[in-house]
Amino acid sequence: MRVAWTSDQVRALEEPLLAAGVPLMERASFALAVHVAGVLRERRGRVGGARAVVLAGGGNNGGDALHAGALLAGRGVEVWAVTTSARVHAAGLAAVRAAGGRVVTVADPEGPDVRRVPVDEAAALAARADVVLDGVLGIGARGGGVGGVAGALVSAVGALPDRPFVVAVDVPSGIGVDDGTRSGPVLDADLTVTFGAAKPGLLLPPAARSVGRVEVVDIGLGGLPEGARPHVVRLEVPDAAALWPVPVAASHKYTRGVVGVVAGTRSYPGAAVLATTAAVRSGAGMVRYLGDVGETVVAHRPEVVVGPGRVQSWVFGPGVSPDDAGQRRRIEFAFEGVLQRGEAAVVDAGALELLPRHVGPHVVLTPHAGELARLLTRLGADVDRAGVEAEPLRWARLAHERTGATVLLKGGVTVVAGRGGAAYAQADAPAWLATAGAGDVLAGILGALLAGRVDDLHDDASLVAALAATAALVHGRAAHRANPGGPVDAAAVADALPGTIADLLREAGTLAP
Ligand SMILES: NC(=O)C1=CN([C@@H]2O[C@H](COP(=O)(O)OP(=O)(O)OC[C@H]3O[C@@H](n4cnc5c(N)ncnc54)[C@H](O)[C@@H]3O)[C@@H](O)[C@H]2O)[C@@H](O)CC1
Ligand SMILES: [K+]
Repeated sequence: MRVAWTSDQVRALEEPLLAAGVPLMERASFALAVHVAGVLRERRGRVGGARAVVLAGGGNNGGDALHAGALLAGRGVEVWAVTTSARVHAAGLAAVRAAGGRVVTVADPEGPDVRRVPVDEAAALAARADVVLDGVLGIGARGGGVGGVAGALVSAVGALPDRPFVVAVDVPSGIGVDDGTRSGPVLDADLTVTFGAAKPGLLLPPAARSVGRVEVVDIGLGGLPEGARPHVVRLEVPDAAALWPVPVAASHKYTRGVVGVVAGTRSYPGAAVLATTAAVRSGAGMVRYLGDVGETVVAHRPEVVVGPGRVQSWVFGPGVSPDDAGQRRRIEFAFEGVLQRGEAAVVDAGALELLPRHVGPHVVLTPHAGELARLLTRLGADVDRAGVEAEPLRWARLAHERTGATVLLKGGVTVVAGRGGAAYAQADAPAWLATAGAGDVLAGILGALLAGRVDDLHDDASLVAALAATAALVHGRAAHRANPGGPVDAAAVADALPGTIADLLREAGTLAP
């Protein structure tokens, strides 16, 4: 599990350690230099003789970068430090110089011994580097991107035709560290070396697209205090495996969970096939189908039972237009069971418009950004699709607060907001998965998961968000498995589910009997 701590959480952990004289910056810069040396070795075979440019801002983030630069210079790297502020970390600057590194500035120089260079010239230095360390801004960033001459430098380096390999120090400078926003110049990284724990902006879209590979370095901050929860979490394979309902020898189809699917119409029968197939192939005990295209569904999935009966979870909405009277009636009727008997539900696509005024966290909404904007607008918020895409967690949280439901917001990085402040950001899928029908498959997977763990969700409502994140993880991994590196179709993703789930459980050592 990858957890993200906010800037305030990090500072609260750092404070007593710094007061006690614990050398946090030495640890951070040493680990950073080790990672940069690793990059150089990987890319050019050796560290000595490489050329590194260190962009250093006025805070401790710049201090980390300068100290790492000094360590690299000590290993024979030609180091150029470009400072972006009149005052920079004095000890870091002295260390770079002492190790033979050279220093220029794009800011007003403080002393006569720092040569001022135009932004273009500094960017040209970066263009000739094997690696650029971005230490302009860290968790002290005030938001809104990188300001002033530092912002001009970040933009110029980012726009170089032959972009050098960029290592972000703690975070790519300019991202919204705590909320993942990108509202001004940001230097996109190939690798981010982050200290103590990930930061929310490294996991959350849209900033998460700027971070490259993320390496978390333990600098001895310890863990969050008792009762404090990480701001954002990304589940990994062992977490998903631990959450997956695995049958035991005494299990039968009802204990394993029955999923009721109200999906598809005569105009969109495919959605019904995909959602039921995904639920069957994710290990539901039984799948029931309600709707007008039962024959088509059974032709594809003979395991599906057509017609009403007991269910533990519902999947509402794939391929359903709210003006389809039959499906609308079935969904509205089934929602009564959700509200009265506590059956879990996945509410997708057309069914989002049929959501009752207030539901519980055992109901999971699965909109994409446009659908979430429409839902929130109906609930009185002022936001459009672009607004949701700019701050996905904020709007998913608002939808959770206004509806009571757990909200899974689909996107390149899928964001989940649920009960108890639980928030997840899953980046498991290849971009190829952005294809028609993929959402129907996700809804089926989640329906099967909720049915299999319906009793547990009522004991712990925050579990629903974790299960939604698990569904996103499995969905993404199934897409990779369906056709590694190439295009995938939704049916192939559904077909890849049994193997994906078996691999997941095998990797985590929790195979069923
Ligand atoms: N406290 C410590 O001793 C440690 C801090 N660490 C490093 O220190 C960083 C935090 O350092 P700081 O708190 O000094 O803050 P930063 O270095 O992130 O940034 C503060 C500086 O940036 C300027 N600034 C803020 N927002 C700006 C904007 N939008 N555009 C342009 N300039 C802006 C401020 O005026 C200030 O000079 C961490 O990210 C980490 O890299 C690590 O070395 C671990 C130990
Ligand atoms: K940085």
